[in-house]
Amino acid sequence: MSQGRIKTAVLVAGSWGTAIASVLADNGHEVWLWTRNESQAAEINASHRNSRFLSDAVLSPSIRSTVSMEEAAKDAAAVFIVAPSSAMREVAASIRPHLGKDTLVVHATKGFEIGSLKRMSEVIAEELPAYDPRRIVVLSGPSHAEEVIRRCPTTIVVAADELAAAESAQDLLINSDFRVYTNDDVVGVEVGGALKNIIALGAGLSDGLGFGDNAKAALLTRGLAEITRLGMAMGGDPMTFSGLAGIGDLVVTCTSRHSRNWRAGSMLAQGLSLEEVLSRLGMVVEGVRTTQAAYRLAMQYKITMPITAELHRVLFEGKDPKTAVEDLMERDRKHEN
Ligand SMILES: NC(=O)C1=CN([C@@H]2O[C@H](COP(=O)(O)OP(=O)(O)OC[C@H]3O[C@@H](n4cnc5c(N)ncnc54)[C@H](O)[C@@H]3O)[C@@H](O)[C@H]2O)C=CC1
Ligand SMILES: O=C(CO)COP(=O)(O)O
Repeated sequence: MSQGRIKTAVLVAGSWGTAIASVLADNGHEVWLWTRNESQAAEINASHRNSRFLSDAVLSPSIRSTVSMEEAAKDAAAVFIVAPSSAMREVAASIRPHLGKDTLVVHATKGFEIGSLKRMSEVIAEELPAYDPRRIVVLSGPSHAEEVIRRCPTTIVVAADELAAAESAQDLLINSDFRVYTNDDVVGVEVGGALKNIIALGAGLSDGLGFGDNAKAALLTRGLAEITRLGMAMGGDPMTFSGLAGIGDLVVTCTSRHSRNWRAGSMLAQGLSLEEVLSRLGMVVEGVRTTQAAYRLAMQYKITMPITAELHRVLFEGKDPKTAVEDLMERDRKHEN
């Protein structure tokens, strides 16, 4: 069922927000792309480019950018929050005064809030107390912005407790290049999308150290096992981890040259410090904070996550990555399942 042309707001104008804005514009919707940066808004409006984040793309002239949250979100029928996890609480709070009663809220952020260890939909629900939390939709799946903006065939999943809300998001986004599935497992979709970034950092490290394809296949497979263990303990459906937000996103992030998490891992393998890597990339690398969050969640839920634990030692405790792999290989022998 089509909703016709509606007003949508996309917050914020990073790589992924800009790609989602483009899908909405392709589908004929009115799109307001909010950013806190005036020169970025001016560039998008004047030359239809977002050169810092998607340097090669020419955007639809129908996308309008603004630094005014009121202009973007007031009377919008759907708001897409695409902020880094570190900014989610602040951005969600800033839409509260402008949110209509029936506005659809969708988020596409992959991570946890580092202090509270909350999932992104939980943070949004806290910041938008008048909004029915069952209608908060999470969008996830294998979808690098650089390919979505070129209209490469892409599949994603949208999940909400209330299936009708997920179907509304599906209806707004789906087109012949962008296939959207629905799901009702919000926990599984959020946890799968967040945790795959840890394994992608590990895959980049492994590739950077020249460990080869066997090692990478092992990381993906045993990585999926630990994602599923924690995801199920948090209440996710095991089937979700075999889907787009699980194995689908794990494969693309561990194998694509577009992945910032994979690139960060491969740069760490060259001997750069974490600070140097993050400053050179200049874009969000969610896997770093997610490693901290998942390390603590694993303790909280009493789940064994050996890859996450080793990556935590490499990122935050100065452990040599080669030694970390040796230690993973020399763990006590185990049954596979
Ligand atoms: N880039 C991609 O292909 C995909 C990214 N994602 C997820 O989308 C989320 C956003 O990532 P990207 O767009 O790639 O990041 P990015 O690094 O390309 O852009 C982040 C944007 O957030 C803005 N920002 C940071 N803190 C802010 C704050 N406090 N208030 C307002 N704006 C703020 C920055 O100025 C920048 O414009 C992440 O959780 C990421 O995992 C999900 C799927 C694909
Ligand atoms: O989530 C993504 C693709 O689905 C983007 O991954 P990176 O943040 O590693 O670029």
